[in-house]
Amino acid sequence: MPSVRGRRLRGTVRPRRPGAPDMTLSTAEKTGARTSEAADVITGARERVDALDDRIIGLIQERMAVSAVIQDARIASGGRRVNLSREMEVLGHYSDALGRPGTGLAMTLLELCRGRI
Ligand SMILES: C=C(O[C@@H]1C=C(C(=O)O)C=C[C@H]1O)C(=O)O
Repeated sequence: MPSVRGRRLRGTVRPRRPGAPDMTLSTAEKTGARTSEAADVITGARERVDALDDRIIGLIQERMAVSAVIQDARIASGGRRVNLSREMEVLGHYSDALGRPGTGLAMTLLELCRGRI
């Protein structure tokens, strides 16, 4: 079993111990659907959600890298890492598009990009 310091690596599956109950979830249990048609819709749409999440995470990582370029240039010039007036613009952009939860999302993005303040 591949492991690092006793922790199993992501994506590895421990074989079931002989005699242990099979806890495999049925499709109905996994999706919460009450019909096979609904289960098919949910399973397909979840694949799209997972693919979108992968793209969103990639975009966030790209945003972090671009934000770091800006911060590094400002710090190298003698300025500060954080620019609150710009952060207000970013917060406004997200709240205009997504409402109050957009503000929380923008605050999380800013923390990912410039750390906690
Ligand atoms: C990237 C910048 O630096 C910091 C990071 C920001 C961001 O990630 O959006 C916004 C303002 C600054 O606190 C910037 O000034 O544009």
